[in-house]
Amino acid sequence: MKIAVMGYGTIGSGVVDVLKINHDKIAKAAGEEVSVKYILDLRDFPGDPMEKCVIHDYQTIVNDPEVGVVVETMGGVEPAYTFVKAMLEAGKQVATSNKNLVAAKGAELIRIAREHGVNFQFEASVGGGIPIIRPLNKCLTADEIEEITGILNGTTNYMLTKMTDEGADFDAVLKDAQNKGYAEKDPTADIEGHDPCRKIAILTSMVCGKQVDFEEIHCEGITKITPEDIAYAKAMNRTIKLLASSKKVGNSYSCMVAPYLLPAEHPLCGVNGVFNGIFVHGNVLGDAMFYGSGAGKLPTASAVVADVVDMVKHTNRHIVIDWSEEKMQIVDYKDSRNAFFVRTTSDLADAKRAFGSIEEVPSLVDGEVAFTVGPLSEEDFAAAAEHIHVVNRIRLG
Ligand SMILES: NC(=O)C1=CN([C@@H]2O[C@H](COP(=O)(O)OP(=O)(O)OC[C@H]3O[C@@H](n4cnc5c(N)ncnc54)[C@H](OP(=O)(O)O)[C@@H]3O)[C@@H](O)[C@H]2O)C=CC1
Ligand SMILES: N[C@@H](CC=O)C(=O)O
Repeated sequence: MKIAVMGYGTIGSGVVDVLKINHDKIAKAAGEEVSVKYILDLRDFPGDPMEKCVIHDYQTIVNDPEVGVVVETMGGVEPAYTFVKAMLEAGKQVATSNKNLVAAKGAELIRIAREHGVNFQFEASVGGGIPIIRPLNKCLTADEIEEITGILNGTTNYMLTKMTDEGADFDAVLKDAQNKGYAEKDPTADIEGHDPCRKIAILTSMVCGKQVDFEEIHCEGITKITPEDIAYAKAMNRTIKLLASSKKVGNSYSCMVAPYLLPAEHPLCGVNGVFNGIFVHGNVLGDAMFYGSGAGKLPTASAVVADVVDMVKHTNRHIVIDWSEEKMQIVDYKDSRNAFFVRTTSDLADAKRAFGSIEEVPSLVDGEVAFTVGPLSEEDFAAAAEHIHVVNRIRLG
């Protein structure tokens, strides 16, 4: 099978490397040799062993009947959407690691693939190298999935781990994560939580079979987390983790992305560094955990190449993915209930007047009172918090 790789950056070059490193194993698994015919990129790569494969016009791939599978690792919605759509319409199968594309256009691209008797797969779009899309689509289909809660961003988990364990500076550790190839081209998507937000939207769509729009999910990142917050976390024997969650509520889902203070015994508390952890609860399965490298060149490329192998094995056979374009209206996050840790420069009496019953936490900062409160609804918390000056508040897991 001849394949094309669109986007020769961290993951695209990782795909080429994985196909080389595990050449024989991959050929055996796919039932035939898998080799790269084209690499589409904006740049040339003089001196690169693959330099002769580099092209700049995606139509070269569209018009080459020898190419059966295309990998998209460019990132972003456009022009990835236009290119991928053209490949599917030309009867080529597509594997992507691009969650921006999958979150925005996944349902449509699955339909187009079905209409053309080919496959569109996106295992690497959530959890990097961790298998989670295929398990949801194939192994957990006997269950109603009632909850997915995960650490779904490698960059921010790496940053929070370094900030907690080594007192690393936010900007310096972000630069480090970028140098390691973990972060998005614009790392705002990582640190503001937009990336895990897209990923939980994809997972919720897979679970409910309908389109969940990530723009409707309440999303907070880690930019407001300070060394003082981390010191409080340690004093409380907790760890700060950026969680993305989706919980079934009646016929809908309550979804949120935000930092949480997790107790040591929480299953996601020990997920550190670039690792991701995804907790899944099914109504008959009970609990399951998926754990592994959540970002990075080779782990992510491993997931992309596994999709390629699966699609080579399914040439001329469509793999059903239950995700329609019909919209799923998610629950208003203001109705979800959480307990909170709060730091305030108001005095304890004001905090009690605002919230009623609270539990004081020994203050670590001069002029500050700290306490926990709840569980209460997000709406009630916001209303009470208006009566005091909040320095920061973090939900308790
Ligand atoms: N890095 C990671 O750990 C993971 C990344 N992903 C996802 O995988 C995708 C790729 O990520 P990553 O490899 O890190 O990104 P990179 O920026 O390293 O690679 C993207 C490559 O695509 C090229 N490119 C961009 N636009 C075009 C275009 N119009 N035509 C041809 N080539 C183009 C870029 O060229 P140029 O550099 O010149 O712009 C670059 O070489 C993204 O969607 C990302 O979210 C998913 C899981 C993990
Ligand atoms: N930037 C992302 C890459 C993988 O999806 C992350 O850090 O998780």
